[in-house]
Amino acid sequence: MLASPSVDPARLPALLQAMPKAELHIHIEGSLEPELIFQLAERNGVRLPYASVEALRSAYAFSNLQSFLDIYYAGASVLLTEQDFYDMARAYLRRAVRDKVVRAEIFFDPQTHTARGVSMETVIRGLHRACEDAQREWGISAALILCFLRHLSEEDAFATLEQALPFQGQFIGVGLDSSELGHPPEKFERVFARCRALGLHRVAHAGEEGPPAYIWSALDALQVERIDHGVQALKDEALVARLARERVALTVCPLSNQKLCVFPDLAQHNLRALLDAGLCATVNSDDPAYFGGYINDNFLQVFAATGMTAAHAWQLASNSFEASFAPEADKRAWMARLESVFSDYSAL
Ligand code: HPA
Ligand SMILES: [Zn+2]
Repeated sequence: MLASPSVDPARLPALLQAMPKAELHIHIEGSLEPELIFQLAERNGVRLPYASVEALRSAYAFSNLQSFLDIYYAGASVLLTEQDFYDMARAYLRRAVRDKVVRAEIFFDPQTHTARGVSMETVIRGLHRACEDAQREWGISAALILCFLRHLSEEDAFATLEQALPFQGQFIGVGLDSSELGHPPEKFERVFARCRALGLHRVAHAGEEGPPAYIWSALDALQVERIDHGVQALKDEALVARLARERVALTVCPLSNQKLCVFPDLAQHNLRALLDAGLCATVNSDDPAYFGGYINDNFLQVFAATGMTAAHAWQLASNSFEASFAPEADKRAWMARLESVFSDYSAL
């Protein structure tokens, strides 16, 4: 295995774009581009509080997570029919294929839609059909993860889970997202225990803006298999040791962290330090339509800003396969493709 490939640094950007990778932290509602928001608003007769695509895009200036979430939920209000959910997911998957994503584990926020009277069936059927068609037409493996909104109650999460159970074969796990501060993971301990009993995979956003204590409780109270973001882990040595020992993956999103002011700029992002500490970190886009880039933009920009190397690229791609919930046989096939791309780019 090419653990430490030697690649001409001038070829690193092309390699980052060409290498196969898994995307494990993408909110499908965050892939809704302003152009599609306006198209769907027109199709559905929804009035938007913005005059144009440009006016909407110019409102994308955020100071923290909550300032983003307010506009993100407003954008999602144009989604009404199964076809809307299908079109949104198909657009993301088409774009992901271009970035050499071979596996996408896609978050969706059903409560954002059911609260507006859209049925769970409409949401899941549209998204799942897009995943199936993308797999058949483009060869990308795609699966859905249902996220509970943590600013709502655990009772609401239980009701959401009940509504989703008739479609259990169409999503592989559950997550926890939305406003982190003031909504610690343990608020959802019982509903995650039920999900575990149902055989669902479990992930949670923790340590994006919140403290390391939230990462501990995601692990202990929710028994999650991955931490979404988790960049605050480096503040706690014992936590880093545990994450490294247990190979708990962190789904890191550099452009998101920059746009939501988690780090003052990309040069100060701690991705490289997370890898150097032996953590199973990965690179992802989070909400690409809002944060200025899809997964390859995240790779290109964070590598340029922090001076990471081809060895880091190899580690990040291989971590993404290791951390995915895909069948082991698929992971082996993607690792073989990774090796072959790296040998094409390696200096002779
Ligand atoms: O980065 C995020 N954090 C929390 N909730 C979210 N919902 C979409 N993106 C995010
Ligand atoms: Zn996220």
